Amino acid sequence: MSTPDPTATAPAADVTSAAGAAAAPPALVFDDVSVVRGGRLVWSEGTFEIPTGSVTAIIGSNGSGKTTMIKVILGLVPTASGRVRVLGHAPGEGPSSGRDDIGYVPQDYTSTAGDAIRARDAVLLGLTGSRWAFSRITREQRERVDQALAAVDATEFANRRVSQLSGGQRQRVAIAQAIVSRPRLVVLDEPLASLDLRNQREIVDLLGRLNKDLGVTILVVAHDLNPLLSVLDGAVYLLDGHAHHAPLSGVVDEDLLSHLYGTRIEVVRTPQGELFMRSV
Ligand SMILES: Nc1ncnc2c1ncn2[C@@H]1O[C@H](COP(=O)(O)OP(=O)(O)OP(=O)(O)O)[C@@H](O)[C@H]1O
Repeated sequence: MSTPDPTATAPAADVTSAAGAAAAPPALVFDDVSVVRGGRLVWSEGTFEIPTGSVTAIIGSNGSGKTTMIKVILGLVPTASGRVRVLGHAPGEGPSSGRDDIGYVPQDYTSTAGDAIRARDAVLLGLTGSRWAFSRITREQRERVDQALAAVDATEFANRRVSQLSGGQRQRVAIAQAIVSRPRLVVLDEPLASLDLRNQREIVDLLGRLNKDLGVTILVVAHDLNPLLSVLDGAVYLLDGHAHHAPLSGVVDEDLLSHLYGTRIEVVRTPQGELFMRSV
Protein backbone atom coordinates (compact mmCIF):
# COMPACT_ATOMS: atom_id res chain seq x y z
CA MET A 1 0.00 0.00 0.00
CA SER A 2 1.42 3.40 -0.90
CA THR A 3 1.81 6.23 1.60
CA PRO A 4 -0.46 9.25 1.22
CA ASP A 5 0.36 11.96 -1.29
CA PRO A 6 2.07 14.81 0.63
CA THR A 7 0.27 17.35 -1.53
CA ALA A 8 -3.06 16.09 -0.21
CA THR A 9 -2.34 15.17 3.40
CA ALA A 10 -1.73 17.52 6.31
CA PRO A 11 1.24 16.40 8.44
CA ALA A 12 -0.44 17.28 11.71
CA ALA A 13 -4.13 16.86 12.49
CA ASP A 14 -4.45 20.21 14.27
CA VAL A 15 -3.15 22.46 11.48
CA THR A 16 -5.33 21.56 8.55
CA SER A 17 -7.34 24.76 8.28
CA ALA A 18 -7.37 28.40 9.14
CA ALA A 19 -9.95 27.62 11.84
CA GLY A 20 -7.68 24.88 13.22
CA ALA A 21 -4.76 27.30 13.12
CA ALA A 22 -6.70 29.82 15.18
CA ALA A 23 -7.42 27.21 17.85
CA ALA A 24 -3.95 25.63 17.95
CA PRO A 25 -1.32 26.69 20.48
CA PRO A 26 1.33 29.02 19.01
CA ALA A 27 4.10 27.39 16.98
CA LEU A 28 6.67 29.65 18.63
CA VAL A 29 6.69 31.47 21.93
CA PHE A 30 9.45 33.92 22.85
CA ASP A 31 9.35 35.39 26.33
CA ASP A 32 11.84 38.20 27.04
CA VAL A 33 14.58 36.44 25.08
CA SER A 34 18.06 37.84 24.52
CA VAL A 35 21.07 36.38 22.70
CA VAL A 36 24.77 37.08 23.10
CA ARG A 37 27.34 35.98 20.49
CA GLY A 38 31.05 36.55 20.70
CA GLY A 39 30.48 38.54 23.90
CA ARG A 40 28.14 40.98 22.15
CA LEU A 41 24.40 41.35 22.74
CA VAL A 42 22.82 40.61 19.33
CA TRP A 43 19.20 41.34 20.26
CA SER A 44 17.06 41.36 23.39
CA GLU A 45 13.53 41.80 24.74
CA GLY A 46 12.14 39.27 22.26
CA THR A 47 8.57 38.72 23.46
CA PHE A 48 6.11 37.46 20.86
CA GLU A 49 4.14 34.47 19.63
CA ILE A 50 3.98 33.10 16.11
CA PRO A 51 0.67 31.42 15.27
CA THR A 52 0.57 27.83 14.11
CA GLY A 53 -0.24 27.66 10.40
CA SER A 54 1.14 31.13 9.63
CA VAL A 55 3.81 32.34 7.21
CA THR A 56 6.14 34.77 8.96
CA ALA A 57 9.13 36.69 7.64
CA ILE A 58 12.17 37.52 9.76
CA ILE A 59 13.48 40.90 8.65
CA GLY A 60 16.19 43.32 9.74
CA SER A 61 19.32 44.98 8.45
CA ASN A 62 22.58 43.06 7.86
CA GLY A 63 24.00 41.73 11.10
CA SER A 64 20.83 42.44 13.10
CA GLY A 65 20.57 38.75 14.07
CA LYS A 66 18.12 37.05 11.68
CA THR A 67 20.21 33.91 11.21
CA THR A 68 20.93 33.97 14.93
CA MET A 69 17.18 33.84 15.59
CA ILE A 70 16.83 30.79 13.34
CA LYS A 71 19.70 29.10 15.16
CA VAL A 72 18.03 29.82 18.50
CA ILE A 73 14.83 28.20 17.19
CA LEU A 74 16.80 25.15 16.00
CA GLY A 75 18.58 24.89 19.35
CA LEU A 76 21.98 25.59 17.78
CA VAL A 77 22.63 28.86 19.64
CA PRO A 78 21.71 29.22 23.34
CA THR A 79 19.77 32.17 24.68
CA ALA A 80 21.37 34.47 27.24
CA SER A 81 18.04 35.00 29.00
CA GLY A 82 14.32 34.38 28.62
CA ARG A 83 12.30 31.39 27.51
CA VAL A 84 11.71 29.93 24.04
CA ARG A 85 9.14 27.28 23.10
CA VAL A 86 9.15 25.71 19.65
CA LEU A 87 6.12 23.51 18.93
CA GLY A 88 5.63 23.28 22.68
CA HIS A 89 9.20 22.26 23.55
CA ALA A 90 12.50 23.89 24.42
CA PRO A 91 14.62 24.34 21.25
CA GLY A 92 16.33 21.09 20.22
CA GLU A 93 14.06 19.03 22.48
CA GLY A 94 10.78 17.21 21.92
CA PRO A 95 10.23 14.08 19.78
CA SER A 96 13.41 13.11 17.86
CA SER A 97 15.04 16.27 19.32
CA GLY A 98 12.78 18.29 17.01
CA ARG A 99 14.52 16.89 13.90
CA ASP A 100 11.42 15.41 12.24
CA ASP A 101 9.07 18.21 13.30
CA ILE A 102 11.23 21.05 11.99
CA GLY A 103 12.57 21.38 8.46
CA TYR A 104 15.51 23.72 7.89
CA VAL A 105 16.65 25.23 4.61
CA PRO A 106 20.02 26.88 5.27
CA GLN A 107 21.43 29.92 3.50
CA ASP A 108 23.60 28.75 0.56
CA TYR A 109 22.38 25.15 0.60
CA THR A 110 25.01 22.51 0.06
CA SER A 111 24.10 18.92 0.72
CA THR A 112 25.68 17.69 3.93
CA ALA A 113 26.95 14.71 1.92
CA GLY A 114 28.58 17.01 -0.66
CA ASP A 115 27.45 18.26 -4.06
CA ALA A 116 28.46 15.12 -5.91
CA ILE A 117 25.45 13.10 -4.72
CA ARG A 118 22.21 12.88 -6.66
CA ALA A 119 19.35 15.19 -5.77
CA ARG A 120 17.17 12.26 -4.61
CA ASP A 121 19.92 11.05 -2.27
CA ALA A 122 20.27 14.56 -0.82
CA VAL A 123 16.53 14.52 -0.10
CA LEU A 124 16.83 11.10 1.52
CA LEU A 125 19.27 12.63 4.00
CA GLY A 126 16.28 14.51 5.39
CA LEU A 127 14.91 11.12 6.51
CA THR A 128 18.03 9.17 7.40
CA GLY A 129 20.39 11.96 8.48
CA SER A 130 23.28 9.89 7.14
CA ARG A 131 24.60 8.94 3.71
CA TRP A 132 25.61 5.51 5.12
CA ALA A 133 21.94 4.58 5.28
CA PHE A 134 21.51 4.86 1.47
CA SER A 135 22.04 1.13 0.95
CA ARG A 136 19.32 0.17 3.43
CA ILE A 137 16.43 2.38 2.40
CA THR A 138 12.93 1.03 2.68
CA ARG A 139 10.19 1.24 0.07
CA GLU A 140 8.34 3.70 2.28
CA GLN A 141 11.43 5.95 2.48
CA ARG A 142 11.79 5.82 -1.31
CA GLU A 143 8.15 6.78 -1.74
CA ARG A 144 8.47 9.62 0.74
CA VAL A 145 11.47 10.96 -1.21
CA ASP A 146 9.53 10.70 -4.49
CA GLN A 147 6.58 12.54 -2.95
CA ALA A 148 8.78 15.33 -1.55
CA LEU A 149 10.51 15.74 -4.93
CA ALA A 150 7.13 15.86 -6.67
CA ALA A 151 5.78 18.41 -4.18
CA VAL A 152 8.57 20.84 -5.14
CA ASP A 153 8.44 20.01 -8.88
CA ALA A 154 11.89 18.44 -8.79
CA THR A 155 11.08 14.97 -10.16
CA GLU A 156 12.54 15.89 -13.55
CA PHE A 157 16.06 16.41 -12.20
CA ALA A 158 15.92 14.00 -9.25
CA ASN A 159 18.70 11.79 -10.64
CA ARG A 160 21.11 14.62 -11.44
CA ARG A 161 23.95 15.51 -9.15
CA VAL A 162 23.35 18.49 -6.87
CA SER A 163 26.50 20.11 -8.32
CA GLN A 164 24.87 20.09 -11.80
CA LEU A 165 21.73 21.96 -10.74
CA SER A 166 20.89 25.64 -11.16
CA GLY A 167 20.33 27.83 -8.10
CA GLY A 168 16.54 27.51 -8.39
CA GLN A 169 16.68 23.73 -8.80
CA ARG A 170 19.08 23.45 -5.87
CA GLN A 171 16.70 25.48 -3.73
CA ARG A 172 13.89 23.03 -4.56
CA VAL A 173 16.08 20.10 -3.52
CA ALA A 174 16.89 21.92 -0.27
CA ILE A 175 13.17 22.41 0.38
CA ALA A 176 12.37 18.79 -0.52
CA GLN A 177 15.03 17.65 1.96
CA ALA A 178 13.47 19.92 4.60
CA ILE A 179 9.91 18.63 4.06
CA VAL A 180 10.54 14.93 3.47
CA SER A 181 10.08 14.13 7.17
CA ARG A 182 6.69 15.95 6.99
CA PRO A 183 7.62 18.64 9.51
CA ARG A 184 5.11 20.96 11.14
CA LEU A 185 7.48 23.93 10.98
CA VAL A 186 9.81 24.85 8.10
CA VAL A 187 12.48 27.49 8.61
CA LEU A 188 14.22 28.98 5.56
CA ASP A 189 17.22 31.32 5.64
CA GLU A 190 17.06 33.72 2.67
CA PRO A 191 15.65 31.18 0.19
CA LEU A 192 15.12 33.86 -2.48
CA ALA A 193 18.64 35.28 -2.45
CA SER A 194 20.36 34.97 -5.83
CA LEU A 195 17.24 33.67 -7.60
CA ASP A 196 15.83 35.39 -10.68
CA LEU A 197 12.30 36.81 -10.56
CA ARG A 198 10.65 33.73 -12.06
CA ASN A 199 12.37 31.37 -9.63
CA GLN A 200 11.53 33.69 -6.74
CA ARG A 201 7.88 33.59 -7.80
CA GLU A 202 7.92 29.78 -8.06
CA ILE A 203 9.57 29.30 -4.66
CA VAL A 204 7.08 31.71 -3.04
CA ASP A 205 4.17 29.83 -4.66
CA LEU A 206 5.65 26.60 -3.35
CA LEU A 207 5.84 28.02 0.18
CA GLY A 208 2.23 29.15 -0.17
CA ARG A 209 1.17 25.61 -1.16
CA LEU A 210 3.11 24.02 1.71
CA ASN A 211 1.33 26.37 4.07
CA LYS A 212 -2.19 26.16 2.65
CA ASP A 213 -2.29 22.53 1.50
CA LEU A 214 -0.22 20.90 4.24
CA GLY A 215 -0.76 23.35 7.10
CA VAL A 216 3.00 23.81 7.59
CA THR A 217 4.02 26.84 9.66
CA ILE A 218 6.69 28.73 7.74
CA LEU A 219 9.39 31.10 8.94
CA VAL A 220 11.45 32.78 6.26
CA VAL A 221 14.40 35.15 6.57
CA ALA A 222 14.19 37.81 3.87
CA HIS A 223 15.76 41.11 2.92
CA ASP A 224 13.03 42.02 0.48
CA LEU A 225 9.42 41.57 1.59
CA ASN A 226 7.96 42.32 -1.86
CA PRO A 227 8.16 38.83 -3.37
CA LEU A 228 6.67 37.30 -0.20
CA LEU A 229 3.74 39.67 0.32
CA SER A 230 1.19 37.33 -1.28
CA VAL A 231 1.82 34.61 1.32
CA LEU A 232 2.85 36.49 4.47
CA ASP A 233 0.77 36.74 7.62
CA GLY A 234 3.27 38.75 9.62
CA ALA A 235 6.91 39.39 10.39
CA VAL A 236 9.44 39.31 13.17
CA TYR A 237 11.49 42.48 12.83
CA LEU A 238 14.82 43.17 14.48
CA LEU A 239 14.97 46.85 15.22
CA ASP A 240 17.44 48.77 17.38
CA GLY A 241 18.65 45.55 18.98
CA HIS A 242 15.19 44.32 19.94
CA ALA A 243 13.05 41.54 18.46
CA HIS A 244 9.38 42.31 17.74
CA HIS A 245 6.53 40.64 15.90
CA ALA A 246 3.57 42.23 14.12
CA PRO A 247 0.90 41.11 11.66
CA LEU A 248 1.56 42.13 8.08
CA SER A 249 -0.66 45.21 8.33
CA GLY A 250 1.56 46.49 11.14
CA VAL A 251 4.82 45.77 9.33
CA VAL A 252 3.92 47.36 5.99
CA ASP A 253 4.42 50.80 7.46
CA GLU A 254 6.64 53.45 5.88
CA ASP A 255 8.06 54.79 9.14
CA LEU A 256 8.79 51.35 10.55
CA LEU A 257 10.41 50.04 7.36
CA SER A 258 12.39 53.25 6.83
CA HIS A 259 13.74 53.01 10.37
CA LEU A 260 14.43 49.30 9.96
CA TYR A 261 16.40 49.62 6.72
CA GLY A 262 17.95 53.03 7.41
CA THR A 263 16.66 54.48 4.14
CA ARG A 264 13.37 56.07 3.12
CA ILE A 265 10.87 53.35 2.13
CA GLU A 266 7.61 54.14 0.38
CA VAL A 267 4.63 51.77 0.53
CA VAL A 268 2.72 51.82 -2.76
CA ARG A 269 -0.84 50.60 -3.24
CA THR A 270 -1.91 50.51 -6.88
CA PRO A 271 -5.51 51.14 -7.98
CA GLN A 272 -5.64 47.40 -8.82
CA GLY A 273 -5.04 46.63 -5.13
CA GLU A 274 -1.43 45.55 -5.49
CA LEU A 275 0.93 46.43 -2.66
CA PHE A 276 4.67 46.84 -2.79
CA MET A 277 7.49 48.72 -1.16
CA ARG A 278 10.28 50.71 -2.74
CA SER A 279 13.26 52.69 -1.61
CA VAL A 280 12.92 56.40 -2.51
N1 LIG B 1 29.60 32.21 15.21
C1 LIG B 1 29.53 33.48 15.65
N2 LIG B 1 30.31 33.89 16.69
C2 LIG B 1 30.25 35.15 17.15
N3 LIG B 1 29.45 36.09 16.63
C3 LIG B 1 28.67 35.75 15.60
C4 LIG B 1 28.67 34.43 15.05
N4 LIG B 1 27.79 34.40 14.02
C5 LIG B 1 27.27 35.63 13.92
N5 LIG B 1 27.79 36.44 14.87
C6 LIG B 1 27.46 37.84 15.08
O1 LIG B 1 26.09 37.93 15.46
C7 LIG B 1 25.49 39.09 14.85
C8 LIG B 1 24.25 38.67 14.07
O2 LIG B 1 24.66 37.85 12.98
P1 LIG B 1 23.57 37.13 12.04
O3 LIG B 1 24.32 36.33 11.05
O4 LIG B 1 22.58 36.47 12.89
O5 LIG B 1 22.91 38.41 11.36
P2 LIG B 1 21.95 38.48 10.09
O6 LIG B 1 20.87 39.48 10.41
O7 LIG B 1 21.49 37.11 9.72
O8 LIG B 1 22.94 39.07 9.01
P3 LIG B 1 22.86 39.08 7.38
O9 LIG B 1 21.63 39.87 6.98
O10 LIG B 1 24.10 39.81 7.00
O11 LIG B 1 22.84 37.64 6.92
C9 LIG B 1 26.58 39.76 14.00
O12 LIG B 1 27.14 40.79 14.74
C10 LIG B 1 27.57 38.64 13.79
O13 LIG B 1 28.87 39.18 13.65
